Amino acid sequence: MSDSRAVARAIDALRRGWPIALRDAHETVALLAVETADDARLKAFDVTGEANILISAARAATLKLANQIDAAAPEKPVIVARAPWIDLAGAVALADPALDLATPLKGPYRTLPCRGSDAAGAALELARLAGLLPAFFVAGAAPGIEVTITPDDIAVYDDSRALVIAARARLPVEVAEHSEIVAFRSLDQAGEHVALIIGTPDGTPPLVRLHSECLTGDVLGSLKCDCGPQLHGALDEIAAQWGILLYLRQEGRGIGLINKLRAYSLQDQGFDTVDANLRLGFAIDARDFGVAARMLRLIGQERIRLLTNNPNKVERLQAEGIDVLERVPHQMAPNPHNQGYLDTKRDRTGHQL
Ligand SMILES: Nc1nc2c(ncn2[C@@H]2O[C@H](COP(=O)(O)OP(=O)(O)OP(=O)(O)O)[C@@H](O)[C@H]2O)c(=O)[nH]1
Ligand SMILES: [Zn+2]
Repeated sequence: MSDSRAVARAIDALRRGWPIALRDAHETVALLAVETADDARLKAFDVTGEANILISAARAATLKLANQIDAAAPEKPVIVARAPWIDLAGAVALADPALDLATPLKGPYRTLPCRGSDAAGAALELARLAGLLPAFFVAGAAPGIEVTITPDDIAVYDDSRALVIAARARLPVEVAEHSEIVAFRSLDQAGEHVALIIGTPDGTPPLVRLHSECLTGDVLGSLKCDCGPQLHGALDEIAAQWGILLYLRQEGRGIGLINKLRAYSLQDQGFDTVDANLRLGFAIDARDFGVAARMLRLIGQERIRLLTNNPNKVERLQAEGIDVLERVPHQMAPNPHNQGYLDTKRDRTGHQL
């Protein structure tokens, strides 16, 4: 039986800087998130100063620590052995790329075999769900732990089928007076996804846009990305026929607002959007498009035309059982601030631009 309540409590604990335990088939390990640790919490967690540090494969590759142990499994998370000189600041430097360029990393580091790679991967996934840097102090046991979870709990939590329509109402909007908003509640996740059904369904397959939340672009008019113009362009284009805009609360391609802003700060140092995510230790795109498929199913529209430049979105929706009849391009005019971002999408993430 998976326990989503325990996962919710674990996310809460990690954000508050409290330790949790993760139990897999082989062992139970205690975890403390590096980002929310402070000296007192670390000392309470790790009295002897021997807790090791778990980081993701992507972060380890950035630090040139990958493959020291297991060249055959480059995706495996990496455990960095604690040395007496690795204090909290040293662990933060391992976890957080913000200062990579400003302060050369100390070293040498020694990596250890990561036995339960399922558990380690699950721990890093939990960090993403909590919106934290994917890095933990790891110990065999620690005092004061109130939550124990398993990798299965986390896998099921992130892929929750428990999505319901919570409310729907008429919502006249600028582009179409006849529109309806549908709000979804996931029993497991805090973000409330919404669908805006624009215009009147006429039996033809709807034009659909999956829009991922971008506070900076959608609300503040950021010029760094194309999200704002894409959002408003999609509303206009859908309103010219009829269709659905899914507004998905997957900020920063699923890594959360704070981690996205960390990625922006790395971009200020010259890294592109892909390398910034990898340096932070995340996947290039951590979004879950399964939830979009379930939303479409709940509103009874499983044959769609999709407004996107991203063939990966088409593939991932098809894999979730949605029939994508056509990909409709959705290109916006570039500006001097987002030209590089768009070039990177074309060159590195397969966008058709
Ligand atoms: N991590 C990260 N997320 C970003 C960055 N810039 C924009 N985003 C997020 O990216 C999401 C929008 O995705 P895009 O890659 O623009 O577009 P797409 O959805 O993959 O493809 P299209 O359908 O063609 O627009 C939003 O959640 C933004 O918050 C960035 O530099 N780093
Ligand atoms: Zn954006």
